[in-house]
Amino acid sequence: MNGSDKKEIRRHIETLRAGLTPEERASRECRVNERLTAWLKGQAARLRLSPDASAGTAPLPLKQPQETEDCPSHVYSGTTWSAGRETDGSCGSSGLPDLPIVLAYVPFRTECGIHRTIEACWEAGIRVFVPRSLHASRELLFHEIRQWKDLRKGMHGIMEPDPLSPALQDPLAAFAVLVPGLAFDTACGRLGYGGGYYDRFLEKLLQAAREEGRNAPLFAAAAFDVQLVERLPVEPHDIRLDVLITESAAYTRDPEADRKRGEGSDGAAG
Ligand SMILES: Nc1nc2c(c(=O)[nH]1)N(C=O)[C@@H](CNc1ccc(C(=O)N[C@@H](CCC(=O)O)C(=O)O)cc1)CN2
Ligand SMILES: Nc1ncnc2c1ncn2[C@@H]1O[C@H](COP(=O)(O)OP(=O)(O)OP(=O)(O)O)[C@@H](O)[C@H]1O
Repeated sequence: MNGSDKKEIRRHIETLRAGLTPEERASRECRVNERLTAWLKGQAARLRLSPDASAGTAPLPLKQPQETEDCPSHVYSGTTWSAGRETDGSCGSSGLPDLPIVLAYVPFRTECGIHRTIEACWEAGIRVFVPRSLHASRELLFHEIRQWKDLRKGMHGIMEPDPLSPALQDPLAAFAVLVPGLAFDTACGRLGYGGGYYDRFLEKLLQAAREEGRNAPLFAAAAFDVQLVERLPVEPHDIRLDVLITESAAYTRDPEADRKRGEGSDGAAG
């Protein structure tokens, strides 16, 4: 495997993803968001039921692939964040420290929109943090957003949180990280845009969890079926997801298969 394999896959998948018609995209996004929201709420409920049970343990069973359901018309179906309704900031977080936290991202280019999921989190009292990229060090800092107005345009045209708002000091406090990506495989392998931002960030989280004897958050991705490839080339630094949710299925990582591939149980691929 070499870097050009990854580049070729990125080009191929970007073309496929951009080839979805607006109608296909809207209905698929709707189904992805329904599944992703249900999954997040299930994980958050599990934490609430058992406050001592940290994230990072085996995920609850996921819904099986379902037949296509029509999206209710009131559900967000646009492809740009600004088309979404703005909240008044009063729902969701009230600043209470014990509200569940999810690390999300603001979709860009032709990524599958997760705006409806973010809004559902606000409505359910799940705090949402999104990344700001530090380009020199290729690090990510996460800041809370409570409404779409909290965002401004950053590098690569990605909407980012206000750098003057406080960054999350303890990312291990999150119960889940929603990880963006370009291509995926059914073994929960993931390929991003080539910056290594998320691989570095997730590795740091896993390392901190090991050192502090805490559980790491669950790593989840949302994508369209067309972003799936047979098998991604993996390098030692590539971190596997715990779950991948598409419009027609949910794939969970199989620790036994990881063991046979010679990988550890903490998500690192090899
Ligand atoms: N929505 C979203 N936000 C995100 C990410 C993401 O993948 N999706 N990131 C995930 O990391 C970070 C931003 N990382 C990025 C890394 C590279 C490029 C980019 O445009 N790369 C060039 C190729 C560069 C190269 O090949 O060296 C390109 O694609 O043309 C964009 C964003 C943080 N925020
Ligand atoms: N944990 C890490 N520590 C140091 N360098 C890393 C780490 N993870 C990735 N890198 C470096 O980052 C670069 C990009 O890696 P890769 O192509 O796997 O990124 P990606 O998965 O597409 O990007 P991203 O994680 O931002 O979505 C590579 O040069 C890789 O060596």
